Amino acid sequence: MPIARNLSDIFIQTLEQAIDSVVVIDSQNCIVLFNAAAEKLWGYSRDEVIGENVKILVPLHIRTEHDSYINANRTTGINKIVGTSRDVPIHRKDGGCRWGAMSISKVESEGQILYTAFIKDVTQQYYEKEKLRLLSLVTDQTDSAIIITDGQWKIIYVNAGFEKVFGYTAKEVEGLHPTALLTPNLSQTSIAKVHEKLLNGLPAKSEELTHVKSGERIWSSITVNPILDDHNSLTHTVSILSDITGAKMHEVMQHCILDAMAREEPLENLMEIACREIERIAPEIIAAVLQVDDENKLHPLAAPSLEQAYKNVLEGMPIGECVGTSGTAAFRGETVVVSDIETDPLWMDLRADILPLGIKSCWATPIKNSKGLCVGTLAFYYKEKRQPSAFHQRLVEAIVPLCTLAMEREESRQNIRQLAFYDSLTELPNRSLLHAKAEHALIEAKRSKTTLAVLFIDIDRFKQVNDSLGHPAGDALLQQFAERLSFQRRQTDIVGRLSGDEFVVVLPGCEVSNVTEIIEEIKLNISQPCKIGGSTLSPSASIGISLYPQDGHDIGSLIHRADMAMYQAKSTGRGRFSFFSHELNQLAQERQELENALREAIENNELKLHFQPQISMSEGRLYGVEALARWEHPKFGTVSPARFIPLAEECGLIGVLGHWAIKEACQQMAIWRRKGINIPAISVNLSPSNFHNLDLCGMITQTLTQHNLQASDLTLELTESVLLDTNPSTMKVLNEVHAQGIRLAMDDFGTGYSSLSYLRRLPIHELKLDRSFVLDLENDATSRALSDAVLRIGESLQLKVVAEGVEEEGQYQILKGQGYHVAQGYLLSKPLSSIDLEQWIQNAKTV
Ligand SMILES: Nc1nc2c(ncn2[C@@H]2O[C@@H]3COP(=O)(O)O[C@H]4[C@@H](O)[C@H](n5cnc6c(=O)[nH]c(N)nc65)O[C@@H]4COP(=O)(O)O[C@H]3[C@H]2O)c(=O)[nH]1
Repeated sequence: MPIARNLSDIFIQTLEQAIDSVVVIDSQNCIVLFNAAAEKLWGYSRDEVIGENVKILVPLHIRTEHDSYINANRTTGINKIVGTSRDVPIHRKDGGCRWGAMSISKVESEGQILYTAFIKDVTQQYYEKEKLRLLSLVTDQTDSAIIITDGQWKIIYVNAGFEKVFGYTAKEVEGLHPTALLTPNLSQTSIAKVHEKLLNGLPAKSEELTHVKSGERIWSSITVNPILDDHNSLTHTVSILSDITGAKMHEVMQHCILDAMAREEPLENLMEIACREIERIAPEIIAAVLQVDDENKLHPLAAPSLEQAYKNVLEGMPIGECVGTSGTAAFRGETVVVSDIETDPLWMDLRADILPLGIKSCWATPIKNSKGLCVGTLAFYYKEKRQPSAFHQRLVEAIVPLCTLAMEREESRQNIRQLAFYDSLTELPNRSLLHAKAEHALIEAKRSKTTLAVLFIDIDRFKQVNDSLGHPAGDALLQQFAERLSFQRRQTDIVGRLSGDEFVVVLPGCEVSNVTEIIEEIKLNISQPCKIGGSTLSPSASIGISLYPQDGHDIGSLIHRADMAMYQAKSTGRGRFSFFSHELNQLAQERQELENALREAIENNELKLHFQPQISMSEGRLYGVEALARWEHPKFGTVSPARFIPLAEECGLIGVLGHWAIKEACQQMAIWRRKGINIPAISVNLSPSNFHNLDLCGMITQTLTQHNLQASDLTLELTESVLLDTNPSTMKVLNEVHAQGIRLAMDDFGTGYSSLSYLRRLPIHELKLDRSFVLDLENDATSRALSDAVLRIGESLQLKVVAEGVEEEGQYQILKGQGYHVAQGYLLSKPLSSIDLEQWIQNAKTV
């Protein structure tokens, strides 16, 4: 067909010279015009294509679409050029492929319809677009956000993940700077540092709190990779951002809270750290942690941004329905959201307190312990009417378990503290805590140059209460006593239980002048009658006082000296107090030295027994000997038993000493028996506490057997004080000893308890008249009457009566005249060593 037979020459010329390729086809799809640009694009000469079907230039499917498009357009009206542009593949004659953006126009001229296709070579753009399309195919597979910027940091591409995570469409962000969009709070210095890295071809990695379109924040892990050209100039950046909010929230919160826990910070501090961290991450939140106590009352633990006045309102408020958001959440044990405090009935009672603070909504989550009990709430207050966001929910998810952990840890710490530092019976600080607190008070006294008083308090006759009324009564007395001791004490005073019935009170700032007044007050408090174990008791205590600075500069010495003063007080009677003095200290040191020496003497068998003969007055023959302990010390010289026996009792050596005396006496008796020296019996002194030992009888019988002695060879001397001893073992042991046939003598009769009724109860064989009665026998009728009475008592109970301390012949005669059975005293002989006694016996025989 001739070229453009129906077109005007100008039109044809224009098409021919067009920069873009032009292909004109007729209604039979035959090519009627093929310009120079088209020749270049397809590689065909116009001669090769003119008159050919257009399908040789474009693939079939394109042409079909093309045709349908043309058909569609045919209906839209003649003489109107309606066009569109689409990318089509250009199959070149040489087999190559290029891409053209093709638009088609329909022209109707003189009854003939022609179609003109304008094709722009877009091969390069097409491949670039295609590359991005393929890139999208890959990048859209991931949930991470991917951003590509040009060399000027402007966004040219974002993937579907970006749209999903940050909520912006690609169009919305094109040309924007990612930092300004996502991390508006990032400092210019930080941005500059990142840019510097990238410009140097290095990737930049960070974790940032990023903003999404809705205004929410999420934590993103960001990796930015630079793309450099051949000249090392930055052409693009590729950033990958992943939402790490959950993990990061846990990490950040755990980091700050666990760190603080490791520093042993108190619970209040931990919770304050948590609240501050929440408010740093989400400044729209006012965070608070409230504790729920055992009585279901609220206590604000931490709420750094909440007005104190409102915290005061919450303090001690019982939880319940309609007690704000926290009170209700704790009561229900479930999360409560109030998006409008003004109208919500849960805030009915507290509304007036919170609205003036500008708080309009609140969200509270219960904090439950491992047993499922609500121990607190985490509350988020907002200054606008709103619901918590997903970000806030994630914050709560991260923090609540940490709050639980911190609260449970606090509870166990409290328990451990209670167990480790408090006496479980009285709930007072125990020895260690008492020392620590007292130490602290002393440091403070030193710093402020003030005084301090230490009171060492020991309950009088506590042991008796314990023994006679039983341990539960003893415990009740200790509890009552501790309570009374703490009553009306100042905040700074320290009251603690040292051990048993010993208590210490430390009075910081207390002068000598007012300590007596305080002691009188304490004495009055503790002496009030109380019902314990069915009995009414009026407790009393002995109190020793030491003062800082005069009596010591360390707490150990002050307590020790107060203890010494207490002993001093106790020795003067019940309910007394005594100040520490240096003379007392001197005595105590000597006592300590003596105690050490006695311990050594017993261990090294340095004690000796001397023996004092007892004479049967009617027959004049030896009745027996009393074994008396003797101690000769290189430094202290001869130490009287009157001194070392009470010492042995106080320092717990009396058991060993009694044991030693029995063994020694039996051994000596055995020696005498072997030597044929006739000593009918030996008596050994025992202290009341020796009878606490349930093995005593067994030990004695074993010793007797070991030395081939009879039970009747041994007499045990006990004093009347044994009657004051309420230890349940005492009677048992006495009866056991008696049952074995071992004789018991009541020593120093008439000086102590002197209740005759006990004589019936005790299995006594012998009474020993105290020498104080013997002393004045010759000059004093009363003494004579008393010695006579004692003898009658003894005889009426069928007991042998021994007169002690007979020094004078006159005394001897009076006693003999009264009918006394046995005499013992210097008149007959002083206590003698075993050898001297043998000699004495020998001499007595010969006299
Ligand atoms: N002025 C004077 N004194 C006389 C006379 N005749 C004896 N004495 C002393 O009177 C004390 C009698 O012993 P005691 O009443 O059992 O009193 C004893 C006894 O209770 C206790 N004692 C002595 N040895 C032991 C022992 O091995 N164990 C225990 N538990 N106590 C002992 O120590 C106390 C004192 O013992 P000693 O100093 O040996 O004193 C002895 C003895 O030396 C006298 O005519 N005139």
